[in-house]
Amino acid sequence: MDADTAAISITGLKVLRGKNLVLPGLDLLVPRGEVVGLLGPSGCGKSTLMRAIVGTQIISGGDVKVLGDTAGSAALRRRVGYMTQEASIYDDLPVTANLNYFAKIIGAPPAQVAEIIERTDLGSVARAMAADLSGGQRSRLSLAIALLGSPELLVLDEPTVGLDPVLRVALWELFAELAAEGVTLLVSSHVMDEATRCDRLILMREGQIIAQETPGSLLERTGTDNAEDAFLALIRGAQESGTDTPHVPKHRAGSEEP
Ligand SMILES: Nc1ncnc2c1ncn2[C@@H]1O[C@H](COP(=O)(O)OP(=O)(O)OP(=O)(O)O)[C@@H](O)[C@H]1O
Repeated sequence: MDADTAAISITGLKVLRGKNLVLPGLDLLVPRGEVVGLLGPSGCGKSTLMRAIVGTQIISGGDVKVLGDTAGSAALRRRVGYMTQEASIYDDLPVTANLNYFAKIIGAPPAQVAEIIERTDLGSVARAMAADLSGGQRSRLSLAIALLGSPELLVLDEPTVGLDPVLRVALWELFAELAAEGVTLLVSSHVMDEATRCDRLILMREGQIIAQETPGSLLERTGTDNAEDAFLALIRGAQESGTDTPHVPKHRAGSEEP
């Protein structure tokens, strides 16, 4: 896998927000067609990294390539779907009208709206005003909007937050289904137990990537049985060896690609 065939290829990414150097020089290679979990504590830089990938973040240095093009370029507009933490929907429109509106803007086929409503389990509230939806329904509407136009890369910022366990499982099943169809999903979460649902994990801490590998490899390498303990083991290991941030080989994810 190289920068042209990868879903996301980042070298030396630096991002300054206010006076904070939030990402001090990050490298990342994400293969296509997988569910990739971006995990790490609140404030470690997950949303900032996602914004850089979709091209809405001003960067101070480095190179961010998405599906072979520079992040944010016009050619990527329809190929990348982005779901932000704050639902970007019109409260004064019903669910179907929200989707029809966004479908028109991005040029998605109108028939796709009904299919996506079904897929995101919004059928029972299709005629409800967005303002009257529950938190979980709002986030599913946001996801539905991101799915319009069948993007090849979906960047989803904490899509499962506030969902009950049944809905969370249903959503992870949908992500796996989409990946089986060839879509790449980058899904952030600060809930470590969602790690086992991913094909690949990116663990972040303080703007640095401290691990990029499959869940199985992470647990085996750290001798733990869950992602939270693995995360703590990596940090403890780094502190004991005197390197504050654990060293991971550059582009480790790529080296595991068959
Ligand atoms: N506009 C801003 N100005 C200055 N600092 C900012 C700004 N926005 C975010 N930050 C800082 O950047 C860091 C990374 O924030 P970011 O939102 O990327 O983290 P996160 O990992 O997504 O957190 P969460 O899981 O809580 O969403 C945080 O320390 C935050 O305080």
